[in-house]
Amino acid sequence: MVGTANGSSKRPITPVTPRQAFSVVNNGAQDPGLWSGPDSISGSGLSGVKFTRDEVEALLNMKIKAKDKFNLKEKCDLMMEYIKKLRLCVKWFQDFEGGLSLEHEKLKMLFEAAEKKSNEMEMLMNAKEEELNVIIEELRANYAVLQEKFAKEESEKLAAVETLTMEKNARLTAEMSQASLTEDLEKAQSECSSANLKIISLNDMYKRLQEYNTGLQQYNSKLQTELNQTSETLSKVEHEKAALMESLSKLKGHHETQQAQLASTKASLEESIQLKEALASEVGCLRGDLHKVREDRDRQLILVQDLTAEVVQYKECTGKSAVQLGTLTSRSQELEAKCASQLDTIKSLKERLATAQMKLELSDQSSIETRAGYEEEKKLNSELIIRLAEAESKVIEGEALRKKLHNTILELKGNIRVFCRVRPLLSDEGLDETKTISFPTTTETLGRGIEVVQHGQTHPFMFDKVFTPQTTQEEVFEEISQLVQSALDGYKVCIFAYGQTGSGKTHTMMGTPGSYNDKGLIPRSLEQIFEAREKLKEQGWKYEMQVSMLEIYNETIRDLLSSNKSNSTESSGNKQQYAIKHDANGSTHVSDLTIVDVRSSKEVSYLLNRAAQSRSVGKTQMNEQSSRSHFVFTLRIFGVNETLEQQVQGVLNLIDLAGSERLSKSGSTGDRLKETQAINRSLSSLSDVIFALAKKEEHIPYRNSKLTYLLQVYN
Ligand SMILES: Nc1ncnc2c1ncn2[C@@H]1O[C@H](COP(=O)(O)OP(=O)(O)OP(=O)(O)O)[C@@H](O)[C@H]1O
Repeated sequence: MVGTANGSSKRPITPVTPRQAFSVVNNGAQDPGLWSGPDSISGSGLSGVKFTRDEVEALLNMKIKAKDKFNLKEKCDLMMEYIKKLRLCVKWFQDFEGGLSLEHEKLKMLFEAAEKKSNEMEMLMNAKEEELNVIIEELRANYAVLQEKFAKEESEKLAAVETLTMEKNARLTAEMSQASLTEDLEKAQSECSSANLKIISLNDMYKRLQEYNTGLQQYNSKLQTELNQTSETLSKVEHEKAALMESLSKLKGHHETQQAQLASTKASLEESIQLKEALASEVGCLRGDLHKVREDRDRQLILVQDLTAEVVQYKECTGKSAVQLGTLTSRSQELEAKCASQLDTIKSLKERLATAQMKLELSDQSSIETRAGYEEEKKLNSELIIRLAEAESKVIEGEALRKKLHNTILELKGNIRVFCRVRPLLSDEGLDETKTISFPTTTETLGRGIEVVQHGQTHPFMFDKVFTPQTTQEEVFEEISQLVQSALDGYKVCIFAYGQTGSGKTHTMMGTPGSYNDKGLIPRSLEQIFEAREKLKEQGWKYEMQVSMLEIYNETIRDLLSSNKSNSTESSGNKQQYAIKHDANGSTHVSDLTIVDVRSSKEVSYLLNRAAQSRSVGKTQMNEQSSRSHFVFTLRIFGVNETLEQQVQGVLNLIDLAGSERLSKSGSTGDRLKETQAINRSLSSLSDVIFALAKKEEHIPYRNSKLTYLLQVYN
């Protein structure tokens, strides 16, 4: 039995069965609760015996006490027991030590491997360090650049702070002006509320218009079929007219040759008459000569007879001297010779007379023939004149029919038509037009529809015709050239270019100066009018043309052809200047406006240039951009046909409207705000008038703006 050192408790020391390992021996390198020493004690016969620390300590501290102090045997046995246990323990320690040295070897190897690994790691770390050093260098360089930037930013910041203070000041002044603007705003708000009311009524009107529009579309399709029929008739009439014109020109040619023949026949007749008269006078002379010669001969014969009688008397009488006789004989011979020569003369004169008479007869005959030919020609000529008159009246009838059909077609197409022209993107515009605008190709919309994409939404629009960015100036003019022809036929035509600033109004109306292909509608219209005037001259039409050009800026008229540069109702201070007046015939006049008579398109081009210069002068005086005013070009056409006793009065108005802008978008203030408001008001009045005309309303609000009042005649 073994007791505890203090002997307080007694516990038998028995060989220990395998159990939880000794925790302290490995000095905490392992789990302190576990002993990983040798599993068995070889040769002890107690293999697998393990000691805990407490047990070892208890074993070492154990004091052997025998019950009987003097029982040495018991003591010896206990000692033996104790020694046995100690041996077991020593053996266990030895085994444990061997295990430990094995472990030590293993650990040494592990340590070497770990050292090797750590060396490699160190090398790697060195390499990494070098890399990091490079990165650090770079970072340092970056840091320097950043510092530089920072300094720059700092200075910029200072400048920005300065600007900010300036802006603050500006803001203060803006706030002051805002106060005054607030007043304006209140006024505008009251206007806005009335405008809202107007919008409501407009919306109402819009709905009604839509209904009206569907009705119109149905009516339009009906008209379209009628139009096609009328177009066919027109083309037939055109053909007939062309054939008539051809036969007319042939007849004219024939008539001219006949006239030439007649003239030559007349000339030859006159020549024959003159010849006849000359011959007659020659015959008269010859007859006179013959008569004289005969009288002379008779006198000579009487003289010869007298002389012969005298000679006989002398012979019979006593006979006078031979000399006297000789003289008498010679005289008698002389007289006989003279007589014979006179007989010869008489003979030749007779011959000449006979030939003259023959000639006279021949001339009489040819004169009779010529007269007959002349009469025939005259007859033919009068027939031709009748046919010509018939053909001309047919041409005139054809022309009247053409006019009627042409204007019926235009009326069928609609008295008010709206075309849309999309201009190409300019070089400095970075948009992709195919993404914002497309041209639908369904049967209904082809050539008439357009779709605009805004904020992802597609808005479709329909017009009478849509011109794509590729459409040329010539193609646009082709579409409106018929309207220009109507002005020559005595109609009142008005063509507006409407759109926002920069949308291409001036390009369409005026074109590029000096470029043949880029000529706009105004120069092309004038060329067509002057060409047509030349053609109509052949039908007896005489035309007179008058041109005037004005601009309306802030409801003020400016004469663009006036030699007085500062001309306007405002600047002149005279309210009567440039007052719009309508006379009883429905014509419009503007008092004191310069009106110029023109005879060729060149003259009009010159005037257009003058007007352009006047506009640029006005640009600096009144508005910065010409697009802030409406430009009105007016051509008055007076046509007279005396043969037909007809006259026409047409007007062609070509208008480049001021650019339309939204107040909210324009961001205008002060004068520019007033200007934009004036433009918007007049454009809205124009649309009111057009709507009222389209709806055939009784009251058309022409008086709401200068522009509509100026164009009032077009109802
Ligand atoms: N169909 C087109 N083809 C080529 N260029 C065009 C076309 N339409 C317009 N442009 C160009 O676009 C620009 C603006 O056109 P324009 O001056 O005619 O616009 P606008 O509507 O009259 O402007 P504003 O209202 O300011 O007077 C010009 O440089 C013009 O040459």
